[in-house]
Formats: sequence, structure tokens, C-alpha cells
Amino acid sequence: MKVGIVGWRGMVGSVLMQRMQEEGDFATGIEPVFFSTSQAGQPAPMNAGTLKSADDMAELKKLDVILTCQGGDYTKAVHPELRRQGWNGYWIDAASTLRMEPEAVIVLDPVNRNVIDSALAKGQKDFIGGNCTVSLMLMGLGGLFRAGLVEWLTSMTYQAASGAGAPNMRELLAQKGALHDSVAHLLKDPSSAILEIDRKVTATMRSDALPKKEFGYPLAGSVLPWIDKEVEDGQSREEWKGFAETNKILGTTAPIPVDGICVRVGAMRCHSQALTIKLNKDVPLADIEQLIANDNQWAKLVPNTKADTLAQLTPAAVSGTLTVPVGRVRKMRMGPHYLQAFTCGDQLLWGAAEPLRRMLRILVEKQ
Ligand SMILES: NC(=O)C1=CN([C@@H]2O[C@H](COP(=O)(O)OP(=O)(O)OC[C@H]3O[C@@H](n4cnc5c(N)ncnc54)[C@H](OP(=O)(O)O)[C@@H]3O)[C@@H](O)[C@H]2O)C=CC1
Ligand SMILES: N[C@@H](CC(=O)OP(=O)(O)O)C(=O)O
Repeated sequence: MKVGIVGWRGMVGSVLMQRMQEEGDFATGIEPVFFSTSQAGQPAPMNAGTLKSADDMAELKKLDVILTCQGGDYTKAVHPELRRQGWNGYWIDAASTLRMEPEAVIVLDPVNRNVIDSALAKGQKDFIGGNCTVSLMLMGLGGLFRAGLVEWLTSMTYQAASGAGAPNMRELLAQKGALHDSVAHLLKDPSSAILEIDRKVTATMRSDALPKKEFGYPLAGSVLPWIDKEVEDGQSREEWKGFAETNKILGTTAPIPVDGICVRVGAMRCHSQALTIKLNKDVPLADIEQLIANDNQWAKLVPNTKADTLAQLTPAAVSGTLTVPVGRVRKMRMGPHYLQAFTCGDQLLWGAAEPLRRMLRILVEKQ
């Protein structure tokens, strides 16, 4: 199987390459061909010859599978043209561009392997990774959806800088550094006044001394309660995806309402979410915990204690791992049908690269 890999140099692509190497995906009989929009002719990784131009339709048309993490502009430019020219290979993509197209499937196989298998049986060829927030929520709470218990759900998010891109991660750290620098001398003196420190930090945050080319606003020491473009009804596009993509991934016939507010916070690469779930029946908490814990090997139930929560349910604990902890699980004061939970996951792994890698593996195993 000839597999073209586009976008492998980028942040999502690098995580993908690392995971494919860790899981031995390159030893499954695939023949990788590496592409670049800017480095064609230079040596490809893994001694796979030289990089081909990612715009070279003739080279792309030779492939059985194209796996791209290059971004939405690339997808928009290349995918329709390839299809127009009659290419009938599999297209696996991290970008959101094609997700809601009727012929495309959003892939998250631990949750929707049935949807993927049925699409493959029907001959569908476009398999697209989901929005990171949605994928991570479903990896954690898949058991409740699978059991048909969710009447509606709200997700209030705490999204990491990585979701906005590599330059934003750097800018977040530069902002943190600038805030620290502005009061470093005062921090060295244990008797300095905290309100003086706070005043200087706030002044720096509001000044041009804070780098904000990428985010446009201070994120360090602050939060940004708007992610992506404005859509209708006062929603952000990130929030809109919660309903649209959750239901498409699950293949629901009666859509489950999903809504909430998406917020950027100063975490590096883990998205966290506070969830309120209206259950359609009163299920004992112990049964709910079992459904969450037993749904897939990555979802991990964290006991609702202070010590377990703070040790296991944070970006600091989860970053760089495939584990999706779910904790703070309890029935709410509103009544026995109302459940709360908190979850956290690495948005570059299950949120971006891992579902794509696994989709390729499904294709290889299907051969
Ligand atoms: N960031 C995220 O959290 C998520 C992103 N996605 C999707 O994945 C796409 C790619 O995102 P992301 O990986 O963050 O994008 P990056 O900006 O990190 O990489 C995209 C491309 O930029 C080019 N590039 C230019 N300079 C460099 C450099 N110095 N180092 C590495 N690459 C460079 C590379 O292409 P070339 O070799 O052609 O020059 C690379 O493939 C997004 O547009 C989005 O559609 C999906 C889910 C989550
Ligand atoms: N929008 C997400 C990251 C992302 O790339 O999402 P999508 O794959 O849906 O475009 C975030 O900012 O955290």
C-alpha cells in the first residue's frame, strides 16, 4: 500500500510520525512517500528517498492513501482537484475542511468503529479526524453515549495553546516570561508588597511589552473565552463543532444536544472540560463509573477525591500520554438525572494524530 504523508514536519505531523514509529506502523507493509509544500527535493525521513512536492498531482495520484496534517488550505486546494481527476484512493486528514461533507466520515475508532466499518463497506474514501475537544470528550464519556444514557450535555472547556498552533505555544511561554520579568526583582524580596507585584503584572499584561502577535490578547495570567470564528446564535465555531461533530461521529439519528462555552487557557497541549450531563434515566453512580471505566482502554476513572483529582486529572499529569482521565463524577444538586464530570486529554494525541494513525492501520488490516 503506497501511503503519501503530507504535513509530517508540522506539530501534529511530528506527533503522528512519533506515534507511527512507536507502534511499528511503518513495518506493516506500507510504502511511505513523504511530501512537503516547501522542501521538495530534500531528503525524506526514514531513508524514504527525497521529498516530493505536495502539489504534484501526478505523484499524488499514484498513491493508495494520502494522510495529511498539512492544514485546511492544502485540503481545499488539493482534495477536490484529485477527486476531479479521478483519483479514488483513501484520504485521511486532520483538517476540519471535509468533516461535515456527506461522503466523509469523522474517525474515532474506539468510539465509532461501527460507523467507520459501515462507511468502508459502502466504499467511502474520506476519513477525517475530529475536532480535538469533541474527540477527547467522547474518548472519556464514550461509555455513557454507547449505553444511550445522554439526553443532553454541556461542555465548558479549558483549551490549551497548542490547539491554536506551535507559534501560539511559544507565545504563551513568552508572555509568561514577560510577566515574570516585570516583577522578578520584587519576587526576590519576600517582604515586597503583593499588591505592588499584582499592579505591575497587570500593567505589563495590558502593555505593548507583552508579545501578542499570535493570540492578539494576553493569555498568560488571563483566559480567552472565544475560540475560532463567530458563527450564528452567538456561538463560536469551536462551540458549534461540539453538537455537529459529536452527532456525526456517533451517527445518531436523533441528535443529542451538546452545547457550552469554549475557553482558551494557559495550558500547553491538554484540553480539559467540565461537563454537565442530563441522563435520560436515574442510573446509580457506581454503574455510571463502571460504564466510563470499561468503555475503552484509554478512559480512566479517577476517584472523586481531592488527592486523586489533583494528582491525575490535570494537564500536568496527562500531557504526552494517551490516557483520558475522567473524574469529579457525581450526581448534582439539580436531581438524580444530572451528572457532573471533568476530563482532560492530550489534544495532539487523541485530539489530532492518534485517530488518523489508527485509521491508516484499519485500512492496512483490511487489505
Ligand atoms: N494544532 C492542532 O491542535 C490541530 C491541528 N489540526 C490540523 O492540522 C493542521 C496542521 O496543524 P499544525 O501541525 O499545528 O501546523 P504546523 O504549522 O505545525 O505545520 C503545518 C506545516 O507547516 C510547514 N512548516 C513551515 N515551517 C515549518 C517548521 N519550521 N517546522 C515544521 N513545519 C513547518 C510544514 O509543511 P511543509 O513541509 O509543506 O513546509 C508543516 O507540515 C492544522 O491546520 C489543522 O487543520 C487538527 C487538529 C488539531
Ligand atoms: N480549534 C482547536 C484546534 C483545532 O485544530 O481544531 P479543528 O481540528 O477542529 O480545526 C483549538 O483551538 O483548540
